[in-house]
Order: sequence, then C-alpha cells, then structure tokens
Amino acid sequence: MMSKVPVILISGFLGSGKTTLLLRLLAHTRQIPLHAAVLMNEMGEYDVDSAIISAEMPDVPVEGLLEGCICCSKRNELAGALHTLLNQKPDVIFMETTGVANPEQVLEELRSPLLADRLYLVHSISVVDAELFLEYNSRFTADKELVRTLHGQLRTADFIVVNKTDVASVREVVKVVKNIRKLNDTAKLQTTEYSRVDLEPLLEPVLTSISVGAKPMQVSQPVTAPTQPNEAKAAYISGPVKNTERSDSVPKPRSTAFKVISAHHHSHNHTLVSNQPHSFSRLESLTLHQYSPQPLEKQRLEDFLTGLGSSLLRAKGYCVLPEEGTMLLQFSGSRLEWQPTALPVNQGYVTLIGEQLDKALITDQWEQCFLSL
Ligand SMILES: Nc1nc2c(ncn2[C@@H]2O[C@H](COP(=O)(O)OP(=O)(O)OP(=O)(O)O)[C@@H](O)[C@H]2O)c(=O)[nH]1
Repeated sequence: MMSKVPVILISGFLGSGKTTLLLRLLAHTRQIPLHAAVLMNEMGEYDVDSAIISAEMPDVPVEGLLEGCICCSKRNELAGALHTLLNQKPDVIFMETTGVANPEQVLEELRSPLLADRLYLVHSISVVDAELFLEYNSRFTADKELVRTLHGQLRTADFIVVNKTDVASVREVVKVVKNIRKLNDTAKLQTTEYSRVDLEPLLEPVLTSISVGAKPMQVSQPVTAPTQPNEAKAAYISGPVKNTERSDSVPKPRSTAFKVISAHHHSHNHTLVSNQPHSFSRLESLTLHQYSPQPLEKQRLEDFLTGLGSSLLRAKGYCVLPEEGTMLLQFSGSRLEWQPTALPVNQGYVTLIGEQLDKALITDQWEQCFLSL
C-alpha cells in the first residue's frame, strides 16, 4: 500500500505572514533534513510567493495555482497539482492558500477519494495580522462571504499564529486574542512577529510519520506546547485571554507605459461548492506591468501605492529600479518593504489586491510613474 504524505495547510488573511512562516518551515525542514514540497495559491496572475521560495530554495518543488482560490475557482485543479507534487515523493507538503481562501472547502477537497488515499492533514495553521485584525473585522462586516472566509480560517485551525505584534499594541493583541477565542478556543495560539514560532512541534507529526510509516490522522491534534520557546518574543497562549508626472518632451502613448494584465474579481460562489448561500466578496486584483523605456523610480512607486489609500489592501511584485536593480516589493497594512533579489526578472510587475479598485484611475496613475518630471 502506498504511504500517505503529511500535509500542513497555511491560511490567513492577506499579508498576515503566511509566506514568512512557510519560509521558516522550509528552512527548518532542510536542516532536519526533510524533503518538502509546496503548493502555492495566488490571487494574481504572477506567482510572487513561489518566486520568493525558488529564489531562496531552488531545490524545493513548487506548484502554483494562480488567479483564483483553491477553495472555489481553482478547486478542480487542486488534486492535479497535488498529484504532481506527490510524484516528487516529498516527506511533507505545505499548502499556502490565498489570503481570501476559505480553508473549510480546501479541507473538504483533501478528504475527497482522489486525495484522501494519498494525503493526510497534520496541521491547519492560521496566521493573523495583529495590527489589522480588528480593523478588517469591522471593515468587512457587510461582506458576509468575506466574514465567513475569515472565520473559516480561524475555526479550522489547530494552531493560530497571532503575527505582527511588533506593530500592534499589547492592548490590541489582547483584544485580537479575545476575538479569536470566541471562534476557536481549542487551537494552540502563539503571539509573535515575523512568524517566529516554535517549529519543532509543528513538524513532529511529520517526523513520526516517517519513522513509523504514514498513518492517516484526522485534523487535528493540537500542537504540543514547546518546553522552551525558541524565540524570546514569542509567547504561547494556551487558552482564552481574559484581559487584555510629466515631460511633454518624451510623450508616451498610454499603451506603452503600462499594461493592465489582469483584473480578477474575487467571487466565491458557494452554491457551487457547498450548500452555503450564494454571496460575493468585493475584493479584486489587478496586475500592472513595468513596460516602458522610462525608468521606474522608487519614490514614485511608493507615492503611487500610498496614494491609493485604504482601497489598497495588498501589493506585491518585482520592480527593476535604476539604482537598486531588481527588488521585491511588499506592501501590506500601509507598510512598504523592499528586498533585493537575485531572481532574474526581465519585466517588473506589481499585483494589487484591494476593495473596489478604480482601475481606470489606477492605470492612469501607474502611467504617470513612467513619465518624465
Ligand atoms: N512589521 C512586520 N512585518 C511583517 C511581519 N511578518 C511579515 N511581515 C511582512 O509583511 C509582508 C507580508 O508578509 P507575507 O509573509 O508575504 O504575508 P502573506 O500572508 O503570505 O501575504 P499574502 O501573499 O498577501 O497572502 C512582508 O513584507 C513581510 O516581510 C511581522 O511580524 N511584522
């Protein structure tokens, strides 16, 4: 009989720190060493997160499912992608969902006959942005489908990472934990920053499966609290918390200055996948290409992104800058991060994810970034 491969599912809202956690897990599996494979699901047309992994760990097999969620529009492609990874005979498969995926449907798919014979879930991890959790909660109240998704991310988890505590006050963190506990009071919960969590207990079932031969397991045994936290700032909470521009000299036709590659409206039609009532999310993505002989200046791009205001929830991509070269751009929670990358990128791009994005205005503003002052 073919042995089953353990799966660790990582979900959580946009920009909460899922890929940051995944990179830590991958680095750790490499040390053990375990042969890990990754299924990456992205809302945009480009697989930024897979590129990050490939740049850091080129030997890790990654399958990307783009422009849709594995919980709805990409659900029928999930089995195929997982079987491709299974052919590489991994010791463990990490699945990272999009920030707007409901893991409840993903778990349902994993239990389907096509997959249940080959895979078993050892952990469902949910990563929460401590700084924005409360804000998103009140902002999206009217979006029933999104609320269901956010709650689904928490309810299905056996391990919850309350991340980004460096940019949230203690009061906020306490409130966030309190809110999470209303939805899930059994999962292990760790508050931390940059997804620094105790990795050993998370990987323990994987090691066990290898030593004793894979045996199916139901979701999900709570993660064993570590005897010694390996990060000073990380803290385990095992139960509910009680307290707390333009030169006319080089005019450019619009079409050469930018390119709107895709505009994806994220809509989960739950009538297709379950008996849930039909409802829609207003979140959408838009990919813009760096496509001009005019260099893209860092400051202009930063002004462009911050100028989009609160409708922009997340932006990521690779930009080729005149001085710095190719840089990975990450924007979440009105914070912008640049990281150098050795990844060969011919043409830069930025994927924007937001609420009711004014595409005409955005593409016009994007064009302005490429025009001489
Ligand atoms: N200040 C701060 N930034 C963080 C922390 N964790 C991650 N980040 C940054 O937040 C941004 C998003 O992190 P990711 O790990 O890509 O988040 P994600 O959940 O995979 O995001 P999506 O791709 O939108 O699903 C990156 O710029 C990270 O460096 C943290 O604890 N504190």
